[in-house]
Amino acid sequence: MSSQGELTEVPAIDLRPSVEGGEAGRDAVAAEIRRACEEVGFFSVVGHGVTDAVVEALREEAMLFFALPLEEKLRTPQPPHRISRGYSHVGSRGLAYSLGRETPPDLQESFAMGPVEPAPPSVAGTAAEMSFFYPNSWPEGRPRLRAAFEAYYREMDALAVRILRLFARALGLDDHFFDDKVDHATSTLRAVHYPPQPEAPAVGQLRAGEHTDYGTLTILKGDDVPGGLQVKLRHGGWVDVHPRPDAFVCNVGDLMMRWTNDRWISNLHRVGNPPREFAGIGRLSIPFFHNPNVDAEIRCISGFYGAAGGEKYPPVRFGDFYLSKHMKAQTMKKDLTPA
Ligand SMILES: O=C(O)CCC(=O)C(=O)O
Ligand SMILES: [Fe+2]
Repeated sequence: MSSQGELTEVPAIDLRPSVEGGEAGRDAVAAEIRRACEEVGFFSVVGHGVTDAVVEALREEAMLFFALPLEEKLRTPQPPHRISRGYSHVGSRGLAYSLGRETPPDLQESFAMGPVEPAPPSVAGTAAEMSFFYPNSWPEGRPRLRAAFEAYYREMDALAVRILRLFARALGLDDHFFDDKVDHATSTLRAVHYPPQPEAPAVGQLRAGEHTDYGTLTILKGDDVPGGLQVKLRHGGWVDVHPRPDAFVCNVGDLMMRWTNDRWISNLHRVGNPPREFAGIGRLSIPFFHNPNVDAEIRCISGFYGAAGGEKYPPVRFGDFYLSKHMKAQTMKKDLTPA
């Protein structure tokens, strides 16, 4: 990767120097992150310290769950109000709805969970509790599935905090700038299964429609198979992401864009369909969507005011911002019943 010109791929960043290399090591890793976040909004991390066992346990349990008959999976349904918990069947969501597009629904099924800790006192008893700290629901008789999800969630929460400290450094802030905005984080973890496609998809139908992610940061472990993740380059077309097998792909969410007055990009991405010769291959992908505290105030960091001294976006409370965008993504589709 040269220091000249714009990045035309998703760079891999080794986190080890940020742990072992003292201040200079942290500065070097932060500089790599800054470049990736300004130019593509995506990077992958290696040397992150998350063990294969945690990832493998979740992959295995998720695949066992998705292999169950539909009626059984529907016994742990997504709750009312489209909250990210439980099972969502194929055809129940479309990520491009968030951009206002009327596409056919995405060709994916998923199982989602939210925080493992209860709501903090400032949120308990308020309406926000029922959106962001809605209880998780688990299929009966599958204690290993729950254990695998919860262990993975905790690992990702810790990794997100480490990456956010590097984000803070990359933005010229104190390493701990984000700490008190994410200490009661409202993140969600989703295992997404994109089934094989024995029949060709409808026109305009994808595994995951074009969208940006809403939160601070997404950390993703997805199979590198045909019909995988694609990212839009700032001045170009779509590029396939081929992470190293030990890597997690990270991308900046909309909140970082607001925090930086658009200096960092929350980039468009999608999951395409496999070419017909690979249509028999399904894909598993595990995104962890890191979201801050309900009452975190998201406003332009002062060093990023525009030339005229302005903020492009008014300050928002995370809870209000999320509910307005997320609900739009989920409600444009009329018929949500499984076939
Ligand atoms: O499966 C993937 O690689 C990406 C999924 C994604 O972007 C999302 O669910 O927000
Ligand atoms: Fe996404």
